[in-house]
Amino acid sequence: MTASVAAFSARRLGVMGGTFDPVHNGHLVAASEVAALFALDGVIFVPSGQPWQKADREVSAAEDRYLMTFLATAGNPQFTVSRTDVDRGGLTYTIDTLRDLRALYPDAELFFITGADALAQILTWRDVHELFLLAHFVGVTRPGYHLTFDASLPANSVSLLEVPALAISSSDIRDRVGRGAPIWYLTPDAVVRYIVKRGLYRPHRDGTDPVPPVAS
Ligand SMILES: Nc1ncnc2c1ncn2[C@@H]1O[C@H](COP(=O)(O)OP(=O)(O)OP(=O)(O)O)[C@@H](O)[C@H]1O
Ligand SMILES: O=C(O)c1ccc[n+]([C@@H]2O[C@H](COP(=O)([O-])O)[C@@H](O)[C@H]2O)c1
Repeated sequence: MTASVAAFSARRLGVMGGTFDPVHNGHLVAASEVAALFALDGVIFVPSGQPWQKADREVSAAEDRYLMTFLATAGNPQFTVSRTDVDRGGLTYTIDTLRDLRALYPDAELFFITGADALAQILTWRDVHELFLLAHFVGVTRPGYHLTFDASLPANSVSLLEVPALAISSSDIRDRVGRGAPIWYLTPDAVVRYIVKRGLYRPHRDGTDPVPPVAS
C-alpha cells in the first residue's frame, strides 16, 4: 500500500504536512482549495514521523497515521502521500521534508500548506530562513485561529488564503472516539473504519496497548 511519489509528475506541487492523528476533512478541504486556487498539479500529503513540537503528548504510530492518510487521499488522483518523514527516523523537521522533495522534484515549484495555527509558529521552525528558499508557504484560515501576516515573514514567500471553514481537529476526533461519540463525516469513511478496526484512541484500561496488529 505505498504510493509512489516519484511517479507523480508535476511542475506546481502542494505539500500538506501534518501529524494527521488522524487526518480529517479540514486537511482535505484545505489541500483541495489551495490546489484549485494556486493551479497546482497535485498535493503531496506528508505525515510526520516524530513531531518535535508535540513531544508532550502521545502520538499514534507513524504507520497508522500514514495508512489513514493513504486511505483518505486514495480517491483523489490529485493527491498522493509521501513516506519521507515516516521513513527518515528521528524528529521531523520541515527543512528535511522540503530538501527531500526538492531532490525528487528538482524542477517543481513547491507550495507548503499550513493552517493559521501552524503558520503562527513558523518562526520557531528549524532553519526557517532556508525554508522560504525551498517553498512558497500558503497559510490557510482555520476556525478558532486568526490568520495574520507576521511582519518578519518574507512577503514574497508567504500567501494567505481563505478556505471553507471546517471546525474539525484531530484532537476533537480522538476525544470523541475516547468517549464513544460519532466521528462520521469529520473524516472519510475509510478512516473511521480504520480507527475502529485498529482500536485507535480508545482509553487504555490496564496500561497495555489494546490495539491488535493489522491483519496481513
Ligand atoms: N480544520 C482545519 N482547517 C484548516 N487547516 C487545518 C485544519 N486542521 C488542521 N489544519 C492544518 O493542517 C496541518 C496539520 O494539522 P494536524 O495534523 O496537526 O491536525 P490538527 O487537527 O491541528 O491536530 P491536533 O488537534 O492533534 O493538534 C496544520 O498546518 C494545521 O494548521
Ligand atoms: O520544522 C519544524 O521545526 C516544524 C515545527 C512544527 C511543525 N512543523 C511542520 O508543520 C506541519 C504541521 O505540524 P503539526 O504539528 O501542526 O501537525 C508538519 O508538516 C510539521 O512537520 C515543522
